[in-house]
Amino acid sequence: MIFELDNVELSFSGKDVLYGVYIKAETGKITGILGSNGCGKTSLLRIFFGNLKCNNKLVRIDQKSTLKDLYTFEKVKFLPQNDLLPNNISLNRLFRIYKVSWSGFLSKFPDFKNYRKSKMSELSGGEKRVISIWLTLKSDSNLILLDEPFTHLSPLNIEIIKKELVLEKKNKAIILTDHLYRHLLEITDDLYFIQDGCSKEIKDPEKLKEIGYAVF
Ligand SMILES: Nc1ncnc2c1ncn2[C@@H]1O[C@H](COP(=O)(O)OP(=O)(O)OP(=O)(O)O)[C@@H](O)[C@H]1O
Repeated sequence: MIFELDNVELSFSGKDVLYGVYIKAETGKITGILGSNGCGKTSLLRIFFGNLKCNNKLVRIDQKSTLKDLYTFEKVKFLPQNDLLPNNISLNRLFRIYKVSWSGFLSKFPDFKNYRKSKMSELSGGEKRVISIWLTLKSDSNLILLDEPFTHLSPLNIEIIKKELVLEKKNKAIILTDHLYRHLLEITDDLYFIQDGCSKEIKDPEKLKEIGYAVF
């Protein structure tokens, strides 16, 4: 499937934030979005998902325009920067709700073996993030949008999640943004940079140095 977001116009209190954005995501690919703090990456993901209203946008699925917000499609998932899951619910129940295998999770994260009956409130910030990412990634979806999935994860856990992202892209379109850009560059197939309200496709990561975003 191909998901496109085009003609985005977003302003807050008269200040233009986004006004020339085009982003494409497709099954089999990981699409990365980079940009400085405050350039509009989170807003862009939320506009794509449909839970942030903007002045204008065009969403196409497989070349057909849709006026429906993507969040109304069961098979589109969004991982926000802040907590996704309620605190008072056990991991066992969450995995059942998301229809995700607990044993599959344990095979990658054996340290969670005693946590099945634990509630989200009993986990550390990083552990909560691992659960939220895993459930988003492994749920039955056509498109997933991930806002800073690597932030708060330990280096080893980042490596595990990167491998799973590469596996999952076979069946899903994946869009992610993260300031840990080296990890992002390693796994993305397509890359966009947001600057001055517009998106630019980056074919050569060296460009990120020229633009003044990254230091290699
Ligand atoms: N609810 C809001 N009201 C007013 N301004 C907002 C609101 N949300 C975001 N902004 C502004 O819009 C701009 C884009 O914010 P956004 O969170 O999308 O940036 P970002 O690229 O994700 O930033 P970061 O990398 O720091 O997370 C910022 O200048 C921010 O101050």
